[in-house]
Amino acid sequence: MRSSLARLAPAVARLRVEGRRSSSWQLGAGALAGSAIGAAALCESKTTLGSPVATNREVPRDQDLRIIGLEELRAHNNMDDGLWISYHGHVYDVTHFARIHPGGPGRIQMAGGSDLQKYFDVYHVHPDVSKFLDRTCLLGRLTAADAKRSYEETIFGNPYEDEPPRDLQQTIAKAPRWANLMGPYLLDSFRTPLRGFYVRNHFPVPSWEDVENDYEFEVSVPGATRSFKLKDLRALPQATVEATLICGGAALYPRYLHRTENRESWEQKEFPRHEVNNNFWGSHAVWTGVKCRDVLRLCGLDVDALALGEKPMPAKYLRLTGHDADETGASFGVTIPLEKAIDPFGDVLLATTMNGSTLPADHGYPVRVLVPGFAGVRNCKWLAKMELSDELHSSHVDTHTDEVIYPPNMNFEDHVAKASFTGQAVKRAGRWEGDQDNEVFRVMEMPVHSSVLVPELHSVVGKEAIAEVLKEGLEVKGIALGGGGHRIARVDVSIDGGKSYIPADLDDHGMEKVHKRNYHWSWYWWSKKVPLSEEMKHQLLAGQSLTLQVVSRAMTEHGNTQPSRQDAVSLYNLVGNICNYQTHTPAALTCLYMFLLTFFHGVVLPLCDSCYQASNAQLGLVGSCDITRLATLSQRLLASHDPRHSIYIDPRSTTPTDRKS
Ligand code: HEM
Repeated sequence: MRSSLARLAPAVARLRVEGRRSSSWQLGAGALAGSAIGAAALCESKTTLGSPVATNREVPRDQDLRIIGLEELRAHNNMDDGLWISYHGHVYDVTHFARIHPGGPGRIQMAGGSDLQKYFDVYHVHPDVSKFLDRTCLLGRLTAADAKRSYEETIFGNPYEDEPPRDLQQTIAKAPRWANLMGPYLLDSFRTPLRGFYVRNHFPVPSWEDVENDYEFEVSVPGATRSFKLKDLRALPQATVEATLICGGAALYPRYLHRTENRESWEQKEFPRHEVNNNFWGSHAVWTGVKCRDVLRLCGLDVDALALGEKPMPAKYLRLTGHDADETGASFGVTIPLEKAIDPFGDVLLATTMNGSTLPADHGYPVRVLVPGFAGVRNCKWLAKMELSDELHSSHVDTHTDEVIYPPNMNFEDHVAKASFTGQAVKRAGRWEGDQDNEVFRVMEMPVHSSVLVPELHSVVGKEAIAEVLKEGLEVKGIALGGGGHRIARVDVSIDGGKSYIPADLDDHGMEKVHKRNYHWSWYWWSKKVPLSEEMKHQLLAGQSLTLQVVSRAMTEHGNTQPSRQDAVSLYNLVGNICNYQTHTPAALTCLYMFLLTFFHGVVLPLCDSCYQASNAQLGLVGSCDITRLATLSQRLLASHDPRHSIYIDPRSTTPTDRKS
């Protein structure tokens, strides 16, 4: 296999993490001193640092901060002595945060004693995290000269230099690759064109010089281990499954909402994240490959007797490992319930094609496990290994704490502060071991979900189109997915922020005929022209502008539905994964002519949300989507959009042929 690890191997002194090759990219001060790290070491370590993280404290002024020397910073490069980092001249103790870092503890440990910005230059998933760090773990500051040295002397290469060529999508992050099509363009074709299919990678994409000979994966069942090459898969019966894949964080906007102390509402704290338009992190394809149960049967597992309950299950889970690995050498790995893998109707495939073409590199070429109805992350790409186990996978991806159901008293402060709440704590049988009184379950199937794709977030309907909206209503469109194979019975839409709803028209593109009961893997499209209320019409006719809040709410055939924003408090996790509550999409109706706004101020929409919000802050404006703000945002701000962390590719600049190809 060609991997970034292998390619960069000769360059550097190696770290050892749990017997694995580690950190080929880092030579900085932190790397040389902080070598004895790893997830296991992390969890067993007893930090000598006193108090846990304080999340809401006052941030001291710079002149009141203790000056910390570079040597002292560099000495704190491990979990025992404390894990410190410098960032924008400040020094932070991230010992506690490392345990719950969504990118994994190993990666932060690599940065121990050195400067964070060097890593963020590579990992575009991070916006500016200063506010969050200032409030949670600020220790002191470096002198200006030391801050410069700390940055310059931290050396970290780029493991993502040889990623496959890509285009067309809205790129949220280049490394690891996170990208998708702009919301409305998802509705161009029921099966998403491969070039537009959403990508949510965790590590660099692996590749093979000679895939026929070099690529293989291993399957372990009790008493037998067997290797498969591509030709072995081709010799088995091929199956076809029509399925939508959806990311655990499908509704990226708004995520990172944290349970507040009084638990009555959700509040957006400064936890770092990229906000994007009302995109849906999901796409649809027809997949072919070999049924996972057929491969397990070939290895000796009596899948039919197990599925019928005639024999006891030999294990709870099927662990899936990918050929991709992070820069500490840790592989990607997830688990799925064994009963799903052997379910004759579960449709778990070892997929080799999408929409009739070979899997693209970004989607797991040459073999990816398709687990319909489950969160995208469970659909392991670049399959390396399948094994039966009673334990979750030991990888960070499987044990991290963002796809679990927490006790009702869990909140952001506890999550960030409590050392016992580590990803490793959820490893046994998917239960939470950190809290004696409560159990925490790992979510595998997606809950019911819907997204508004038209109108786009913050879009503006100008005077040119108002007459039609007054007559016909506002056109609202989107998608819905039952999750876990459940059929959608209804999607309700609202344009007044959820005060009143009407049912939308559903379109499943004939999938109803394909699917069996409770095996509805495909998304539904829905649309409606929602009439304006008399009050809204009156306002518009009086020449005033209106800001509407467009909301959708899907319901499955079981009556399960999406919670309101207030009720979403029952679903907490740090990054808002699996949060399926009804999101609000602001859209403005104005009696001003769009072409005049365009002429005088430059069209600013669409703009990626992180920069949009930055512009907002810059202008000191509040509220979303009012005409004053639209008019004030200018071409200058569009030009200041930061392409380094969030590259906006305007889909309008591509031809319709491009989009559909
Ligand atoms: C204290 C410093 C750090 C903070 C506050 C931080 C914060 C975060 C957050 C909030 C995310 C989730 C992003 C999202 O889901 O939108 C994330 C993901 C990630 N972080 Fe960090 N991070 C830090 C340090 C680092 C370092 C030093 C590295 C690498 C050497 C790193 C690598 C990553 C990666 C690769 C991901 C994506 C993981 C995935 O694929 O899900 N982070 N980080």
